Amino acid sequence: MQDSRKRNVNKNISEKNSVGENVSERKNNDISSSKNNNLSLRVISRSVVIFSLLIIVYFSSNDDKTKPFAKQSEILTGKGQVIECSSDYLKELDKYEGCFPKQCKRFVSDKVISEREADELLTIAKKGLQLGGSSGGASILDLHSGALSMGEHFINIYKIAAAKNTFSENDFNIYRVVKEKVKYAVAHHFGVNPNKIYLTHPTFFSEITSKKSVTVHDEYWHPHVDKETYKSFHYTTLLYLGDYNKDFKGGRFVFVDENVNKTVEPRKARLSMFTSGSENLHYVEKVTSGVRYAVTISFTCDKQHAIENPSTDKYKN
Ligand SMILES: O=C(O)CCC(=O)C(=O)O
Ligand SMILES: [Fe+2]
Repeated sequence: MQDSRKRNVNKNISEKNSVGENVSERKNNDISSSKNNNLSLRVISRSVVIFSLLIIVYFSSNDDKTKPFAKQSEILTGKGQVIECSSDYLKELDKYEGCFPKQCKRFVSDKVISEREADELLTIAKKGLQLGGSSGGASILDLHSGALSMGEHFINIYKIAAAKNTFSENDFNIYRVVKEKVKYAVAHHFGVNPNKIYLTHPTFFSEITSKKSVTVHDEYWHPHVDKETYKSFHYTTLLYLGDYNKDFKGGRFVFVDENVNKTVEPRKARLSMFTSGSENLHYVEKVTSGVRYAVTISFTCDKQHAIENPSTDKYKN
């Protein structure tokens, strides 16, 4: 009897012990699982930090190669960057008195042309361009020569019956006023005599879409020097008629520089001007959606390459 009670007591003790062991085992398990949880939290949070750092490094290293010079979101009274003139450019300009720039540079201003003037020019551009259209992504309209992209070629807008009297005297007046303002801005900012710079060929409207290119005329994205592409150019100006990232995506203008390229984001009525030598190598990024409108207005120091203002006389011959 006593023996069996002893056995029961022992049994109880050993059960109690095993319960105690279970509790401490569970405690140990809990501690080690919370340790595991802490460890995996730490691993996750460290991975997130490392991943974020990698993203920041990636994007800032991209920024190192291309920096915005003129952002669409800012309204610039005037922003310039002086650069060393290329020797070929200087040598050529030597023979034109009063046309030598004080400094070679690029200069962007949103205050030379009003938004209203830009809108009026846009209406004129669309009126003409809708009568043609390149089969690739880039179309032009030159109001001086009448050249309008049509399929893979050009037609003379002043010579086709369907386009007769498309442009009014008022249209040509607006065009002339804008051109004069741009000419005086160039003269002022480059320190040259306004009577010694002349509008030159080609001066034209451009319309760029994301359509695939068909001919070389559609390939606007190659880096080039205007002085080499268009021999008579000495001062290039670009007037933008629409907004980057609103009217179209892609299509930023890029100055190709030694270390860091500089972008000009088109903005309605934004005027960009620069000396046309190899100090201002540039290209336009591909337009990925929407339609980009601009006017290339060019000036020469060589009177022999001057062009006339267009007028309704163009319809007379
Ligand atoms: O439209 C632009 O922003 C630049 C065009 C250009 O480079 C050119 O017409 O030579
Ligand atoms: Fe160009």
